[in-house]
Amino acid sequence: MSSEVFDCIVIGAGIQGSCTAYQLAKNKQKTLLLEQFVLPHSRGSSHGQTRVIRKTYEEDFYIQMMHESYELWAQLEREAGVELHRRTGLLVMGPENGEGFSRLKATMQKHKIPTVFLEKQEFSQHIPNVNLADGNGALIDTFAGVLYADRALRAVQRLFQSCGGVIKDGEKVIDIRPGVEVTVTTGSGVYRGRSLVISAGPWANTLLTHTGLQLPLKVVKINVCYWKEKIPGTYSVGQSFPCFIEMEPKEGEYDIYGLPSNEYPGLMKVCYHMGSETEPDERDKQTDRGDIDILVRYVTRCLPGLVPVPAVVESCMYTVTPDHNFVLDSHPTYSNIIIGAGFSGHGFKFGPIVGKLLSQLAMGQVPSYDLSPFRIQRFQSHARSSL
Ligand SMILES: Cc1cc2nc3c(=O)[nH]c(=O)nc-3n(C[C@H](O)[C@H](O)[C@H](O)COP(=O)(O)OP(=O)(O)OC[C@H]3O[C@@H](n4cnc5c(N)ncnc54)[C@H](O)[C@@H]3O)c2cc1C
Ligand SMILES: O=C(O)[C@@H]1CCCCN1
Repeated sequence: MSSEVFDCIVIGAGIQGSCTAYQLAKNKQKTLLLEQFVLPHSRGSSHGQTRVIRKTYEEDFYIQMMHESYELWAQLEREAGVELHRRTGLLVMGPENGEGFSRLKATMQKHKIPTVFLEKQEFSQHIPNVNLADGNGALIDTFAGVLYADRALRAVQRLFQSCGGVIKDGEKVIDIRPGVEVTVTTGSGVYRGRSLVISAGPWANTLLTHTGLQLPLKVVKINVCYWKEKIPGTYSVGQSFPCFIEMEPKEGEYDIYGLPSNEYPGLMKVCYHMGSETEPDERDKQTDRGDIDILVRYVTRCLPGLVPVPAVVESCMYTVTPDHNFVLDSHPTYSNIIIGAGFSGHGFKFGPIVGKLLSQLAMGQVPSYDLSPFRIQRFQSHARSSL
């Protein structure tokens, strides 16, 4: 074991761990970022070229955090000298009188988020090649857009290293020993840190086992589907086609969402916002295609300009909490172990602000937002072991 002691060790170089490590290094903390796979990799939740960025949320706390997150993304773009974001707008469609859509409308108005409300008659003029279901309303968050995910991850990791941060990839953490100094063992080394951040995505519970804690997290495999445009360009960023979310496309179904064709010319990404449960290391053994069946029916019904058979299917994982809100908290027993987990398929856009909050917790500072929606305590009745 080296005699060196880090101020903080961060486990997991996905977007949350990388942003946290960068914030720590910027704050002059001697920081080690450990990653089990050789970087870059596509085995977790942060790979792929694109993610949606939006303020369109039903909850005030997410909107408030997104105000700052947009600013931090812009700052990262300046620091890294690369474009990480493209404004496309986000079209949200949902049952006009349904609870979710009504709440979303009200929150958008309350927070004065620039929003266009589309009447049924004008919908097809603004959004050709999409069929709005009967009884559905539509709105556009005009500031929303696409984040270039892979590029962003690389940029944050580079910035971290340029502040003196150390990344050790291809080093899987196999043991954690809590203490005033936390001891972390990987396949090839033993490290000590005054604090530890666990941001291990789908592997959160595997690592938390070493600390006597289990969270109610469900890991699901998402089939990331790309669909061929019948006429190339119909749904492209070039044609100003927006990202979209269809809320509750059928009763009891999860949202369906899409991003304009961009990374693979002529192919539009359209996915189902849920998948089937999987062990993170066994992702490719999960071959359920129930989500794809739902998507085929949706594309046929609502996106007539796409061939209703996926042309490309990639894989990604969500780590879902019972209320779909994140976990951003200190360990209930060991206050110098910080946990960022359960991003429930919507955490990428929050990366810079999550990084700031987890770094504040790791440095023993008061976090700059009220973290009560994200506390472990809320799971009391779900806990699989004592909290
Ligand atoms: C298909 C899909 C679409 C999405 N769309 C959006 C979107 O449009 N907008 C949005 O905001 N969000 C979206 N998300 C969610 C977002 O991508 C995730 O919330 C985010 O990437 C989670 O990041 P993470 O760092 O927590 O996890 P990960 O990226 O999984 O990172 C965890 C890292 O920890 C490492 N690790 C685990 N165990 C160990 C160990 N023992 N030792 C060392 N390293 C370890 C893993 O290898 C991994 O690299 C989407 C997710 C998916 C899958
Ligand atoms: O986080 C997001 O913005 C998207 C919305 C739709 C579901 C997947 N995630």
